[in-house]
Amino acid sequence: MTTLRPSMEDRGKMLTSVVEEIRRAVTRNISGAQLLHTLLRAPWLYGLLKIMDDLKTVQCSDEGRELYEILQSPHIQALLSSHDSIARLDYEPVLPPLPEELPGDQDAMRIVCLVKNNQPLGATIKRDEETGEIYIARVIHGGLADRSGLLHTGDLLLEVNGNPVEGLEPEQVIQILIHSQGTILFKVIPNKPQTTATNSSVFMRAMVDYSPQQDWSLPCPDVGMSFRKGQLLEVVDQTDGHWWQARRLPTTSSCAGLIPSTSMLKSKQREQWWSQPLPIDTCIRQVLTDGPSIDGVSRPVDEKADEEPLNNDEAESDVINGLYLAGFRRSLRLWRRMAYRGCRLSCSSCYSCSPHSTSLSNPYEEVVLYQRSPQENPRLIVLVGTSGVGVNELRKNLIRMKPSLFKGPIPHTTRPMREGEQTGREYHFVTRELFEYMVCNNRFLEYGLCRGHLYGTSSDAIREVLKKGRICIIDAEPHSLHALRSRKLKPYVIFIRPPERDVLRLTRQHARILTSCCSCRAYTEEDYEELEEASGLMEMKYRQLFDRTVENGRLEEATAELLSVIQEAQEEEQWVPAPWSVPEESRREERRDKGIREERRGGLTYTMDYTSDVY
Ligand SMILES: Nc1ncnc2c1ncn2[C@@H]1O[C@H](COP(=O)(O)OP(=O)(O)OP(=O)(O)O)[C@@H](O)[C@H]1O
Repeated sequence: MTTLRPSMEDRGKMLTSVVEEIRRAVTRNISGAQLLHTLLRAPWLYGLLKIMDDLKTVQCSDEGRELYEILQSPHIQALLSSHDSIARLDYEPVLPPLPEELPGDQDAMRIVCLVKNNQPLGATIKRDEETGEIYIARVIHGGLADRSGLLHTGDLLLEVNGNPVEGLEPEQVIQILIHSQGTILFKVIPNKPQTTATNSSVFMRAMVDYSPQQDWSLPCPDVGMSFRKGQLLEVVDQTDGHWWQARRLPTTSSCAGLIPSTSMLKSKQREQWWSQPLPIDTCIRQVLTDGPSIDGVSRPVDEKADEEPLNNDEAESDVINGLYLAGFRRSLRLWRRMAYRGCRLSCSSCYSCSPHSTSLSNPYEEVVLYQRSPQENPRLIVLVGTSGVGVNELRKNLIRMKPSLFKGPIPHTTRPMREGEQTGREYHFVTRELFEYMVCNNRFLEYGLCRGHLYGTSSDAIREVLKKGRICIIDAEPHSLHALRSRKLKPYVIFIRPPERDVLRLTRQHARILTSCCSCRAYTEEDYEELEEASGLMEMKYRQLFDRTVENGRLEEATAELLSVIQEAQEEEQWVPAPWSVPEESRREERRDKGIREERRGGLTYTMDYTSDVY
C-alpha cells in the first residue's frame, strides 16, 4: 500500500472529491459494495485515514464535516477496521506452502488442507481388504470435513501430513489424525464425481431405545448416536442402506451421528427379542372378565367382579351440574384393572410383547409438522395414566370448567335402561346382537364385560363429538392407542404422571381409591408405591406414543396445565405421523409410488465393508 502525505491544499481537494464520489454513488443508486470497492481502490484512502484526526480539530468546510460524520458511522468504522487488519496481513491461519513435487496428472490428485481445532474431523475411513488402500468411508453431516466441502465418500487417501498411508491399518491413520492439531494436509485421489443427491431431511420419532455402546455392529462407535423412545430425530442422510446419519431434536450440535436404518434396527430388534426371556411386567391384553367371549373363545374369569356389586351412583353415572358424563368409565377402568392383573400372570401369547408388535415392525415413525386449520375438527384428546393417578378427576374437572368446549363420547351398553335414563345421553342402549355385530366390525376402540353386561366406546361416538366442533376427551389404556392413532381422529395423547411421594401424601389425604372389589377406601403407602411403580413401567413401555406428560400434583395446577397443553395441541404446530397430514387421494398415489420405489431399492446390494470403518 502506497503512503501519500498530501499537503493541506491537496487535503481540501481530496475531501471534496471523496464527498462528490459518495454523492454520485448515492444519486446513481449504486450498491454499497460497489461504493466500497471504488473507495478502497482510491490511492488517497490511506491519506484520508491519516487526516481523520485533523477533521476533528481543524476548521474545515461543510463537505469536510459531512465526510467526518459519514466516516464515523459504525459501518464505515467496521470497514476501516477490516481494512487495517488486511493491510497488516493480520489473518490466521498461515497455510503451509503446497508440496513442490506435484504429479503431472493434476486432475487425479487433490491436496486438502483442513484446520482442526479440538474437534473431530467428521469423517470415517476404511481399508479395502483386497487392495489395502484406505478410503473415506463416510463424511458426517455438519462435521469439519463436510463443512469444508473438500473430502467426499470414496476419496482414496494417499498421505496425511506428508505421511504415506499405504500399508497402514486404519487405526494407525487415526492415531496420526488424533495427534495432529491445527492444520492437517490430506493428499487424496477424489472419488468420481457423485451425482449430487438431494439430501432433504426426514423427521422421525424413535419408537425404540438405541444405545451405540451396546451395538457391536456399528461401524464406528464414536460416531454412533443414542436415542430414546419418543425422541425426535432429523435424518439427514439415508444413502447408506444400513446406517443413516441423524441429529436429535432439539439440537445443539450441527454435527450428525450414525443410527441404524429401519431394516437394520428391525433385524436387531428381532434378534434381541428372540434371545431375551419373556417380559411379563407391563403387558396388558384385552380379556373379558366373565363368561364365554363374544368371539366364542374362552377368556379368564374374574370371580370378584361378579360377586361384588358396583356402587351404581359412583360407578356408572356422573352428573355434574346437570351435565352427564360418559358414565361407563368407572366400570371399564375397573374391568381394565382386572384384565391387567390377570394378564400379569400369563402373557406368553400377548400381542404387544411379540416380535411382530408394532414397535418392532416400525422402529421409526416418520413425522411432519401439522397445524390444524380452523375448518378441521378438533383433535381428540386422550388421557393415559395408571389407575388411581387421577385421570378421571382431571377429565371431570375439564368438562365441569368448560362444558361447551369439552365432551366425552357416549358409550354403548347392553345393560337395560334404568328409570330416568335416556338413550344417547348416559349410554347408547343396544341389544347384545347389535353390540356383537359392532365388535365384529371393529367399531369399538375398547370394550369389556362387567357383571354380565357389555360396555364399549365406539369410534363413531368420538367422531360425533368432534364433528360438532367440541373437543372429545377420553381416557384410554395405552395398548389401545394403536387403534386410536388414525388420521381422522388425530389423537393428542397426554400421559398423567403421579407427583413425588410427599406431594402425593399431601394432596391425596381425602382421596378415595377404588379397590378391585368395587369399594372405596383411603390411599395407603402401599397404594402410592404401586401407583409409582405402575406409572414408571407404563411410561417406560409406551413413552413413544405420548405427546406430552402432565404431573397430577395439586389438582388446580394440574388442571390449568392440562388446559394450556390442550389449547396448544389444538392451535399450535405439532409433530404428527406423516400420513395424518396427507389428503386421502394423494395417500393412495403415494402408497403406489412407495411400492415401486421399494421394489427398485430391493434390487440394490450394499457392498461396503463396515468392519474397518474408523472415525
Ligand atoms: N390432584 C389431585 N389431588 C387430590 N386428589 C386427587 C387428585 N387427583 C385425583 N384425586 C383423587 O384421587 C382419587 C382417584 O382419582 P381418579 O378416580 O380420578 O383416578 P383414576 O386415575 O381415574 O383411577 P380409577 O379409574 O382407578 O379411579 C379420587 O378420590 C380423586 O378425587
